[in-house]
Amino acid sequence: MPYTEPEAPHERFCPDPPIVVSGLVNRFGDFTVHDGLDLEVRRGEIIGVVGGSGTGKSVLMRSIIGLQRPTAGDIDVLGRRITDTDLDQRVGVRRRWGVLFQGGALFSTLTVGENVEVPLKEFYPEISPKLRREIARYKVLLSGLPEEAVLKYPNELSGGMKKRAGLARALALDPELLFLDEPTAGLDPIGAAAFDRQTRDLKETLGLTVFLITHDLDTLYEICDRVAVLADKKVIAVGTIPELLETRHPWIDEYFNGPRGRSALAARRA
Ligand SMILES: Nc1ncnc2c1ncn2[C@@H]1O[C@H](COP(=O)(O)OP(=O)(O)OP(=O)(O)O)[C@@H](O)[C@H]1O
Repeated sequence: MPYTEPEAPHERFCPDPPIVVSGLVNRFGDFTVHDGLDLEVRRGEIIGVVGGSGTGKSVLMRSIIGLQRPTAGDIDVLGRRITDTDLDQRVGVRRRWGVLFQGGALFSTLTVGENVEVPLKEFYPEISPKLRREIARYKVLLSGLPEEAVLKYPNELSGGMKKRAGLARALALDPELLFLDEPTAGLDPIGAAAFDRQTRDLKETLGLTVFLITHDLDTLYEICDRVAVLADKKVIAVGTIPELLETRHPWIDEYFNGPRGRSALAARRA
């Protein structure tokens, strides 16, 4: 029999595209954040989501993971219509994604290991405490933290370590989708570059699809397969950076060709 490549870990289950957002509208009172926003995320990619402050990147992420009920529109995640299902029905799909919120959002009274155990307890209560501890320890190592971090409390960690602890918790349930909200914000350039490498390595080894909100141009150049640009209450363009530059949209031009964009590109070339 001819040799065939084994499937990537989640390929059998993860539809392509795993995230489809159609006609999304989000309003808070009179204020409209999204008005007919469309976006498709491809399986296995890292998609960077950019846009000016307040353009609704976090609201978009919260809508996709079901924390924000949209005013209108449809969102399908891993083949399930999130916008039509209630919280209980979403349990099955919720355990197939992991989220790193801005700032890590760790429980301050729990150790790093215990933080990672939280989703395991919630979604797999049948797992024994011993196995749960072991899984948490493994996820902490996978996130790039040293073993001793398992027993540390969040206030004993640096900003970069907190992010990694949040990453370990996001990986707790072996997700197919990983959502990262500004993961390198507040990190020094070396820490940010290391976090980027970790994200790319995890994507490749675990077959993840990554939805990554960022203002970090280096991250966009280094690890994102495509970039989606939010402006005018919509995704105005999505593609590789060279494709985006061809759109000649003034905000995109300013963003990538402004002083910071040029220096990120120069660093990449160097
Ligand atoms: N629950 C809410 N109630 C009222 N307004 C909200 C709510 N959540 C978000 N907003 C508003 O929606 C807009 C978009 O917010 P969001 O946090 O998604 O922006 P963002 O693009 O992620 O910004 P930044 O890059 O600064 O983090 C903001 O004006 C914000 O004040």
